[in-house]
Amino acid sequence: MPSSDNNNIKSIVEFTLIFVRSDEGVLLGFKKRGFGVGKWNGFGGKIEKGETILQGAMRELKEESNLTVSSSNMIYVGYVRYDRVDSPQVDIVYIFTASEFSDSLEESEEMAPKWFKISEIPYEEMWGDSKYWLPIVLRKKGIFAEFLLSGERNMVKKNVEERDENNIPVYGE
Ligand SMILES: COc1nc(N)nc2c1ncn2[C@H]1C[C@H](O)[C@@H](COP(=O)(O)OP(=O)(O)OP(=O)(O)O)O1
Repeated sequence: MPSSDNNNIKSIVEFTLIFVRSDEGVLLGFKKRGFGVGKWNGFGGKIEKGETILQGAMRELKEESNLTVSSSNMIYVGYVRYDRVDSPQVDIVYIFTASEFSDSLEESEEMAPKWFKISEIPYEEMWGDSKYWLPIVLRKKGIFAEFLLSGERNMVKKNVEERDENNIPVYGE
């Protein structure tokens, strides 16, 4: 996408996002505050200084849902890149899935968790981009997606690629 040309003059902020699976479906959280308030999404947040992407993903899941996933049960499936025409920031969101977890599910001050059957995922109450790539992830495929956004709602461009397990994208490569 042409927006990639701006990469060198934009700051990059890295996030994680995990979709936990079980016999009940997929676990989503209703964002109670901050960025994305009022929307359903997976669990995640900014990667903090000094931690790896994996550590960040595990920490955010624990903080937001109380669930624990061991590092060996974390499955990295790719990333989504968000550029905004009206912002000097590009967000990179690393996507994980997991189907083995421990500890009891708890609501946090940031997220109210709920299991959804795959056929009942509330895409219209999620970020508008999710419907383009989350179904691919839930089919256990890898993902590379990039979106050029204008403001919070308007999608100017999109590029969504399903990837095989031997071609999972790694940011920066
Ligand atoms: C349109 O953009 C986005 N779409 C989707 N589907 N998900 C997004 C988008 N932008 C960000 N996300 C994900 C990435 C993170 O998992 C969360 C946002 O994390 P948050 O801003 O809450 O990060 P924290 O570190 O938890 O924030 P605090 O500083 O408030 O704790 O959404």
